[in-house]
Amino acid sequence: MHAETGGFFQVINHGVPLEKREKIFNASRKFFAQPKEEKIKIRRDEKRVLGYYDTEHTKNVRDWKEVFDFAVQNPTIVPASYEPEIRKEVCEEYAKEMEKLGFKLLELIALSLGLKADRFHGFFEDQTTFIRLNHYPPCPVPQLALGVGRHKDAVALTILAQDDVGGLEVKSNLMGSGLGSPQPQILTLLMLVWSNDAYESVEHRVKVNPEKERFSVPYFEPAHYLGEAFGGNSK
Ligand SMILES: O=C(O)CCC(=O)C(=O)O
Ligand SMILES: [Fe+2]
Repeated sequence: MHAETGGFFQVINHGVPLEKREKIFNASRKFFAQPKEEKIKIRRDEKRVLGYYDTEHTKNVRDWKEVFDFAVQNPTIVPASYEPEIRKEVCEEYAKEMEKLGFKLLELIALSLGLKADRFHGFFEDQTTFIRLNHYPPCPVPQLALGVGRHKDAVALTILAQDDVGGLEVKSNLMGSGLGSPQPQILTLLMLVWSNDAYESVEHRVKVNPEKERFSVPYFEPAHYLGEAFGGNSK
């Protein structure tokens, strides 16, 4: 890993079994294929901060997608009635793999910054890590909409799995000065809000597709106190 990449990496040899990825993508397909009346039974509201919603906005523009969020620590949001669409074990298994990988990546990031491998241990014991199932339906007016408008993720680390439809564009030095599209089927790492500027949170957006629906599964790892690991200089 190198600082010049600006906080965006493609992670190969990540050790996440393909089967576990397939299971979470299949669960996502089944869940979103249900009628809206079913999905909104677990809609996000004031009381339920995780769950289903289809009204996400980026910079006041409605995104062309629907999502389902669940917590990594305890994905109890998946109610029994949602089996077999989204089984709790499938969520748990995938979450475990992401936690393991996130931990490994943080060690590598620490080493690459000249810090001890375990420097970030202890900054990620938070309960707020979550996984999002994204579904982008085909869009008949692709020139007028975006799946997600350009933004930076407000977390320390995002590990993204996507299907092979494509549409994600990342602004990164790796891609030249413009926007580039990471290869689907390879886990993509978008990071890092805090690291004394060595790795910067990268801007990205998702284009819609006129014919094909698209699925992606980001794992979001916040780290509220990570700034302290660098001497309190967070931003
Ligand atoms: O679907 C994608 O590839 C990226 C989604 C994204 O940027 C997000 O959920 O924050
Ligand atoms: Fe994002």
